[in-house]
Amino acid sequence: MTAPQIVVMGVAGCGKTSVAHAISQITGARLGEADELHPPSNIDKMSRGIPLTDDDRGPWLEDIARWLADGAEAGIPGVIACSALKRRYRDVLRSGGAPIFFVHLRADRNLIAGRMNARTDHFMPTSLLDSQFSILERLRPGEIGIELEAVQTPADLARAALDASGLHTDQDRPTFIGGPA
Ligand SMILES: Nc1ncnc2c1ncn2[C@@H]1O[C@H](COP(=O)(O)OP(=O)(O)OP(=O)(O)O)[C@@H](O)[C@H]1O
Ligand SMILES: O=C(O)[C@H](O)[C@@H](O)[C@H](O)[C@H](O)CO
Repeated sequence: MTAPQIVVMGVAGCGKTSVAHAISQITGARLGEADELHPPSNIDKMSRGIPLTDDDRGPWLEDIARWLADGAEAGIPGVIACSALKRRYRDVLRSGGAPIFFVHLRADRNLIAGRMNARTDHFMPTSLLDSQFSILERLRPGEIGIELEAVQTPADLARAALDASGLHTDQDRPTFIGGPA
């Protein structure tokens, strides 16, 4: 059985982790955090206020594609928070063969900057936000997913994402049923 996978995407601080966590809470899906798959050199670079390059992101994206494909093949539904800023990055994620539904959280730059400035426990400096927006490519026709304005609560955004995905949860059995596989 191929299990559906959700990637919650968008620029730093848009709420990916919060919404992915809420989707996992609702569905019981395996929760992933792409920031934990970055090599230390990438975290170090971002911590010093230097944007990652395509080359920096290459092996990291391959690892995330494997995480998604492994879950799909093992029949384990999953949801992972991953910036996935460019179309070609999403192509790498899809290349593992997992059926992926992307949830792009969009919000005004100032709203996100405010949220980033308010958190004190994260490596990512707000100074990198403009570089994130500058390379961001929205989902294009043919890419399976949805854009959501990231202004509701994470729980409401999670429910909206699940409604849009066609993935449902069985109240008695908290796993995905149905979906775009
Ligand atoms: N829908 C929301 N409404 C209000 N605050 C939110 C919402 N989503 C996230 N936040 C807050 O904004 C901050 C950033 O959220 P979060 O860490 O989930 O974003 P992220 O996209 O995963 O960030 P990063 O990519 O930098 O790890 C956190 O302090 C979080 O509590
Ligand atoms: O592709 C990237 O530049 C990175 O994944 C960043 O987006 C951060 O890791 C993340 O958003 C944490 O703030």
